[in-house]
Amino acid sequence: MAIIEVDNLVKRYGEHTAVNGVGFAVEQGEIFGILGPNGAGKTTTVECVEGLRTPDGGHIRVCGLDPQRDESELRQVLGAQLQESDLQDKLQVGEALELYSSFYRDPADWRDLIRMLGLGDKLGTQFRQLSGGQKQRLSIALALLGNPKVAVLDELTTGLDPQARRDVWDLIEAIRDRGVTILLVTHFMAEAERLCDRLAVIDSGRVVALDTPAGLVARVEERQRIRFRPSAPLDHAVLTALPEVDSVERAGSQLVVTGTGNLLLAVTAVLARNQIVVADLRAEQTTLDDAFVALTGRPIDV
Ligand SMILES: Nc1ncnc2c1ncn2[C@@H]1O[C@H](COP(=O)(O)OP(=O)(O)OP(=O)(O)O)[C@@H](O)[C@H]1O
Repeated sequence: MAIIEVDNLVKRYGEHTAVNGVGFAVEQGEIFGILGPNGAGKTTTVECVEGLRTPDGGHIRVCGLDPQRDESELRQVLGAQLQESDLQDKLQVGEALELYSSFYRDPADWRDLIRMLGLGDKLGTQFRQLSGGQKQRLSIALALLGNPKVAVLDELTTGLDPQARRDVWDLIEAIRDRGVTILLVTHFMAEAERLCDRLAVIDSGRVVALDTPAGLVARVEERQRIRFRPSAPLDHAVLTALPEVDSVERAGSQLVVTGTGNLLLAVTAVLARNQIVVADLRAEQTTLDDAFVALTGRPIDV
């Protein structure tokens, strides 16, 4: 049975429909990603799941609870990250954990949690003195204090350096391994690819695809990309005239050709006919980035 069910969710801000019929179901034990560009409606969607916003339409259940009707019960099963502004600068890590533990009927052992999160030696440190990565880890600890069945984590590696980001990823996997189902909002492809069992790709308030990362890539896999350096200037029309070629782009001294079918053979044959020698020829694999572009028509970071 799904632990989170979202069906035909609609949320408007005035005239603007931020979420327009979003639906997905998260199975117990999954890391389920919500991926999409800025303004796609990801945060609004998860805030409705957390009961922080009132939907204008649709149906949500978390562990069988209605986030609007069963708000206090929901707090006991769903862990949400606090915003930075929710924590006072001068509050010490240990004090914050003690305070927030008191809100739960059956809190986790926060000393155990904080050791797992690598903040065991920071109990006396004020919130404002923590690094970005340490603040993120504390906010994850606070989300897990109530021993939740579901944790909602929103853009939690934004602003972290690559090493801190990888540490947080390891941590999320460890949390999943403890049996917590995770709803993860992200706009990082690498994060989605590494962590998520399944993903809903959201664009302009709608789910445009829902699949495993590999499944999303497979949808566009027939699209290929080759990259090479031609020995002489080349009229792109020579390549775009080929039925196998979809696009030709220049990247410095290289050309990047995307297309379908036997692209490599078609391109190398036409180059040979034009007495052009190619260097540094590479055929590249489809990535989740390519899948995103194919699904939404634009790169995620635009
Ligand atoms: N409180 C609000 N009042 C009015 N409009 C809002 C409000 N919150 C969000 N919006 C708008 O709704 C749309 C969706 O916002 P939302 O924050 O859900 O997107 P997002 O996918 O999480 O984006 P980001 O990655 O930038 O956080 C955006 O156009 C945003 O400007």
